[in-house]
Amino acid sequence: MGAAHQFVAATGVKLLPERELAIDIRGLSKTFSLPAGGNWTALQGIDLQVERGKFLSLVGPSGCGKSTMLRLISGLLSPTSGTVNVFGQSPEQFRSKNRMGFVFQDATLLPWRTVLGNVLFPMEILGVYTRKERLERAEAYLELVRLHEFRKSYPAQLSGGMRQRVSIARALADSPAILLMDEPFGALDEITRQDMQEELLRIWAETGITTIFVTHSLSEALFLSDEVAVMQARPGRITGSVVADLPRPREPSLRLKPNFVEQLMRLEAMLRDPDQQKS
Ligand SMILES: Nc1ncnc2c1ncn2[C@@H]1O[C@H](COP(=O)(O)OP(=O)(O)OP(=O)(O)O)[C@@H](O)[C@H]1O
Repeated sequence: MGAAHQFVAATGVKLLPERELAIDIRGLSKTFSLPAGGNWTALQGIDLQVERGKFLSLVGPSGCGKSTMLRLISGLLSPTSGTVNVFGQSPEQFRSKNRMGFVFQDATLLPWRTVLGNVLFPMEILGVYTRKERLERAEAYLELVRLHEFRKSYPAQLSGGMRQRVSIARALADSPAILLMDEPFGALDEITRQDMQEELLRIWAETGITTIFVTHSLSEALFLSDEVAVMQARPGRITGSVVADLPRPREPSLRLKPNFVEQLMRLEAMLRDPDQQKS
């Protein structure tokens, strides 16, 4: 019996669980063959670890491989070399028994289904839970994103921000272990976008879900995240990261605080000059 187990047996005091890696990426590269001939190295030498319950953002110029990273984590793509582990399993193994939630820039709702029908849809397709449980879950997550009154509305009757909230409820409704978000607020106006960031942080705090968030906005990444990984293109790689030194819960006024602005400037410098020191 190890010392920790002896301590627990003797005192009955439970130790905090060891930090668990939700995502563990080692030496990952991804090469695509080009229709015009030859290969294209989209990602090269990626190492990334994300602990359970953390919020990590990926930022970087267009084409640096942010979406490709999400597709590799989800198992929609396989690495050319290196490994991706999700809670200690390959993404395919993990997804055979667990769920991952996706939210994309476009809410991709079914226009002929109501808000409630859209949130129910993936659970119906996957055949998970009983009919009653599915309904309870869909309703609970619509409460969480504050859209319960709109459950009988159709997507065309909602604003862009509301549609995105439906897609967040849909992604969360069957309790995924990981939430992958690809520029989910990119199409929203600035005020709605900031409201959505605050809403997302509230949901993240309530659900404790490990979240990987892709964005072009450094300020959005910093406001939301525990850590921001900075990528560069040609080939796509991680060139640095900033561990956000900001208190939680994050209040809207944080965006104006000197500490926030200082870290934002550091991120911007890293993006402009990949040789900047890592955090
Ligand atoms: N299926 C594919 N076949 C060939 N090349 C691909 C494929 N998917 C992605 N790529 C290439 O991989 C690179 C990274 O693409 P990716 O979409 O991951 O970038 P990104 O950082 O998400 O870009 P953006 O910020 O513009 O959305 C690009 O050069 C792209 O052309």
